[in-house]
Amino acid sequence: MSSFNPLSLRKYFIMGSQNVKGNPVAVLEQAIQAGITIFQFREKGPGSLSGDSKIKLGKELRAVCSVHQIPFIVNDDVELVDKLDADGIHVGQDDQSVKELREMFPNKIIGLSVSNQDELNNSALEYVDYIGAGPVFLTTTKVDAKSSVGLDWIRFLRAEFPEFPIVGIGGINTTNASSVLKAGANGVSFISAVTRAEDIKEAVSKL
Ligand SMILES: Cc1ncc(COP(=O)(O)OP(=O)(O)O)c(N)n1
Ligand SMILES: Cc1ncsc1CCOP(=O)(O)O
Ligand SMILES: [Mg+2]
Repeated sequence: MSSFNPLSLRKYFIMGSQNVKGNPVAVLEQAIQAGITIFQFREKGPGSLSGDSKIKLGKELRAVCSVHQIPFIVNDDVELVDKLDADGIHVGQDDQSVKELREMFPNKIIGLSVSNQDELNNSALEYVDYIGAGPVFLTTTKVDAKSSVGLDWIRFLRAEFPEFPIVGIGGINTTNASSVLKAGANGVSFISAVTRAEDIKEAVSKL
């Protein structure tokens, strides 16, 4: 297992170029200044980059995280882990298996999405550092998002796994973030709460 610190889940910012109108590097820099604790590079969905442009942007974002000592996680793309010297990878139930990933990356952070009881039954949590639980609330950011599972899913996971690191995801914003923490999550992850914020500093501090 990696030497993962669950405190780093507290403010988990996720972004790809498709989520922002301006320069993603500038958005990440502002989010880091404002207090995010971990970052996931999720270049995916309509308008996202691929190939060399994706790698180029990933390297730029990785460099920003390195300077500020913010853990840098890649979404889905196993080949990017070594190319970007990422600290870890986040995968869903239909992505590469966490057992294989743990064999490939014994010391990296591995996150797994778990959205319901069936997925939990199929999840080899012994290979995983943290669970991404959700969508907690309605989200329009991920086109193929599952239906929202509510705070009860967080409460259930916390009761089942008193010590396991859990981060909520999906529709989390400055108004509802505290309810996710109260339900038992170690932290909240968010895209639009920051990428669509008028004031990134204010948004991150409220989150
Ligand atoms: C922290 C976190 N939790 C959940 C997800 C969703 O992962 P996945 O289900 O694989 O969906 P995509 O993000 O790949 O579309 C996540 N990315 N991060
Ligand atoms: C990647 C992902 N996985 C489940 S919901 C979601 C999108 C989260 O985006 P937002 O924070 O804007 O709802
Ligand atoms: Mg995925």
